[in-house]
Amino acid sequence: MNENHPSDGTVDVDAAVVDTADDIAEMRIRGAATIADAAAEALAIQAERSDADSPGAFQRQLRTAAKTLYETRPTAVSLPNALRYVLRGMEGETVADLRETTIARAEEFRTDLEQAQVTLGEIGANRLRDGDVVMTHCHSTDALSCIEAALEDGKEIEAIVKETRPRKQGHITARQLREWGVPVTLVVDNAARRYLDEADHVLVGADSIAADGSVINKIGTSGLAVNARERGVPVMVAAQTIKLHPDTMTGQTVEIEMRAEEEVLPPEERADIVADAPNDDGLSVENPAFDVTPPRHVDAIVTERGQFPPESIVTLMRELFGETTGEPWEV
Ligand SMILES: O=P(O)(O)OC[C@H]1O[C@H](OP(=O)(O)O)[C@H](O)[C@@H]1O
Repeated sequence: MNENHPSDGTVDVDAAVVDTADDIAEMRIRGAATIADAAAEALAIQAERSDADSPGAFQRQLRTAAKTLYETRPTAVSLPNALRYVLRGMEGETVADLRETTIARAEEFRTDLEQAQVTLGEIGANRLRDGDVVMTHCHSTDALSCIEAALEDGKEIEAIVKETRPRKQGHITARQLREWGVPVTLVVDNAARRYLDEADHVLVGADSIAADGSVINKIGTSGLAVNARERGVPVMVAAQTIKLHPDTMTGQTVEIEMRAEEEVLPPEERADIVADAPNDDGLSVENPAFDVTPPRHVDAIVTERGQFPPESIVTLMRELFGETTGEPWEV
């Protein structure tokens, strides 16, 4: 039997679930779609390895596993959407049936997620013309899918890649684009406005999309979008429907994750600033991971269901989610 870890003091979850939760929290697994995929995989592993001796015990284990995964990072709604989707497929009167349906549902989710990204890319590629220059922010697999599809269509695309402090995820984007042979100009975030004059599009992903069409994405997206609007550069958001945040239909706001000071200011650099007073607590650092771009600064949200003006995204949300909200383990 596999090693188990008590998650809430009463129900054990598999070590693989705890590992995945740690990887998400520490951003070894990151990016909204990748997080959703890993969470679904972890639930399947939990189902596969469960030692539950009754249907009730199995369901409690799966719900505890979902809660463990949910409590890692708060902003990307793809995580609770994935957990809810998988748990809704957990059906049957016996442990064997529950196991089988949960694993099948997780596999279906992961296949659909991959296909949605491909379809989204094909739709997004229609916005990109041969010879266009795209400015990117952070690293988004949904955004890159649009560029990949444009390249497959035979279009030549160039990219201006923002570094994206503090974690420099722009480097991941640059690496992927260079693998595809795309000419890349890497710039620090502060240079973005200067280089917008050379861009035909701003192309970003999303961690969550609110019902009013606001886009919650990596910190710096909103400033980029404001500058792009001022320069007349269209802003395109590539976001699978798994990024639509159902709770915002009933007025909830999206929690913005605040991350550790050390990502911005390593201890040795802090020591330099407060060299004369090592115990100085008058220096504080804020490190929000995301910001909110209002719909008026976004031209199009591209999903696998088509392209939407941000103000109309709520119609798609109602169709996909109805009015259902609540915690993913309370399915
Ligand atoms: O789902 P895909 O398009 O890959 O990524 C969507 C978004 O997830 C990332 O968040 P983080 O790096 O996990 O904080 C970035 O903000 C990126 O735009």
